[in-house]
Amino acid sequence: MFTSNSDREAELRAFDETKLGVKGIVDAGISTIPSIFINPTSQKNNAVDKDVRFDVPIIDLHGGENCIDHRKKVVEEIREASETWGFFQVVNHGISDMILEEMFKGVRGFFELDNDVKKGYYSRDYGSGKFTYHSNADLYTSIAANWRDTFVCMMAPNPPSSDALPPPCREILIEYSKQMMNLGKTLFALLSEALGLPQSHLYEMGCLEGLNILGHYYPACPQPELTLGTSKHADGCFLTILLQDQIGGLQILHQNHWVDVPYTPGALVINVGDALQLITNDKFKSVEHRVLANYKGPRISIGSFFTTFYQETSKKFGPIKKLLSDVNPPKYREMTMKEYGVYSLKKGLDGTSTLQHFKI
Ligand SMILES: O=C(O)CCC(=O)C(=O)O
Ligand SMILES: [Fe+2]
Repeated sequence: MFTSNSDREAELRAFDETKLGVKGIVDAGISTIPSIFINPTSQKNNAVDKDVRFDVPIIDLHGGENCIDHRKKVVEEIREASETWGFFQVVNHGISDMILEEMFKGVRGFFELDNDVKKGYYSRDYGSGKFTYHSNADLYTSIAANWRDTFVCMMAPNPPSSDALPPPCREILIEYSKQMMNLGKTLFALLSEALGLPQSHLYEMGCLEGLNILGHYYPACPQPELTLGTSKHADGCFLTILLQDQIGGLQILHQNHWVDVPYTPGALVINVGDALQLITNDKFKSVEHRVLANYKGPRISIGSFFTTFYQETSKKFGPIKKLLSDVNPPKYREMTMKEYGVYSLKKGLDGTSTLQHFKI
């Protein structure tokens, strides 16, 4: 371990300055992980309890659009899952396997670009909305660095021009974003109904205005039990749609147990974010989750986060008035998404709740 904070700071800086992320360390050939990645909350100390069996719900969206009885069933399943789990998987969501495959290929293609080209995209200025890549957004604020590299790109409301996107994922990122927007509209309509509100309610509030896409690349790790791919956190957005590959490793904290979200071919993982928990006044749950590191890799995942533009300061979000009553008074103060983002980044992935900061 480190002898002093300044040693740690120097190691973090040296790692950052390579601009080659975790993949760069692995490519250099290592058999033990650098100490900046050693995480006291790693799997070693927080394993899955094999005696407890929970299954994250899988919801079949097929036909939900046209058949009234099926739609009612889907709305009910989504309500139940959002209240008790905060997570569910969807199948028959209308996005073809070919698009999902192309997206994996495009993300992998970016991270496996020549080092000199890839370095050109490296930046710690991820609030700009441009396509940028880094290893860990909170490298200097977290207790330990995560074993992964990530790109981030704000694809709505103001997507970058196509030539600002890297060639390996240029076309697919644009196509995938369109598909995410369509699926997002379907999901927010179902979620609105599940809250007993008109179908267009969450859309009209602006929950789908911004789409931020993160591509994650988790290299194979020689000591996976000592670190994490992604530390425990809850998402800040309204809703996340996640595509994960067959390596798996995503776990959610359910009733105080770490539960696997297993890879399900063709499925997308949906989860409630902090902003949706806030506007539903705790009816829907934003649940903490993490990703384990693995001897196998690379693992690829793609997160699509529905939010507002980063710099959005004019729109305030608070608990939806129609959901409140004498027995259900507001539990949160109003906030802007920028306020949330700034506080969350300053705090880092330290295992504590960002949402708590906005409680009345
Ligand atoms: O890679 C994953 O499976 C999840 C990543 C994640 O939780 C996130 O990007 O917020
Ligand atoms: Fe997440």
